[in-house]
Amino acid sequence: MSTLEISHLSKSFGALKVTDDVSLTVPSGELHAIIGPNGAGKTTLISQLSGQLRSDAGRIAMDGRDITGTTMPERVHLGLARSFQITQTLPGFTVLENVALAVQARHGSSFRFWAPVASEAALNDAAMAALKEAGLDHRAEARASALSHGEHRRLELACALATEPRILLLDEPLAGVGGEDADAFVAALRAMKGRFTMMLIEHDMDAVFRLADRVSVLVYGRIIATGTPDEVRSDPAVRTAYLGEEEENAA
Ligand SMILES: Nc1ncnc2c1ncn2[C@@H]1O[C@H](COP(=O)(O)OP(=O)(O)OP(=O)(O)O)[C@@H](O)[C@H]1O
Repeated sequence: MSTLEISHLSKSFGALKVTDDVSLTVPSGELHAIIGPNGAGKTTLISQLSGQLRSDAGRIAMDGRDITGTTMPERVHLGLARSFQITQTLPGFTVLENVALAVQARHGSSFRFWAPVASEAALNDAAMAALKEAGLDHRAEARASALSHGEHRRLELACALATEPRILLLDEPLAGVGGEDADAFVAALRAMKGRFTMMLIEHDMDAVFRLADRVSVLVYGRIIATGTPDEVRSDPAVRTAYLGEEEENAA
């Protein structure tokens, strides 16, 4: 697990300032949710953290180590993994094979030192462990193309887990996932709490308030509040800028 420190991070697209002087420290092991209206800059912030987008200003550090200038593969290697937007699963491969490939990618050539049979067994064991954690081990032999949308999301989660993250960035894991699948997903995330640091972007407020240790509210690229779910829910500025509107829409 690692501490994630974000200091004065900004990103503009042309004249549009999408993230604006964002500072936030996520302590080791915390599940921190970022909520905010559409277009607030949540995905952009996650892309800056994962290294897919270069920041215009600011600093990102893991356990005090400055990683601002590192590439996305370097960050993955350091244990900063992102799930749900860049994960590419292979539809013709089985669920287990997909995760085994992610395990292999994480360990690079180190598996080559093993005898081929032992190497395959070790890969499969590591892949099964990740699948179990994501609640998908019962589908290990299914082709990825045969999975439901919710199961597919759990496969992507298992692939992210296979990279042995110290910090996991989750970008709208519940988008398009409903009913029992959503419940299974929330249960899988809850079971992982405390094993590594997590930053979660999610529109499902029920899931956010059930899972998060702390929540930050992003509006027009700026954090307007950070606190426990109860603190954030009762913050007048948050209700005005965001939650009041959400609850009215839901009513
Ligand atoms: N590559 C890009 N080029 C230009 N504008 C962009 C780009 N990426 C995002 N934007 C703009 O930046 C703003 C913030 O987008 P972003 O996707 O980060 O918001 P978000 O909070 O994740 O929204 P949502 O909740 O709808 O997913 C939007 O106005 C969007 O149109």
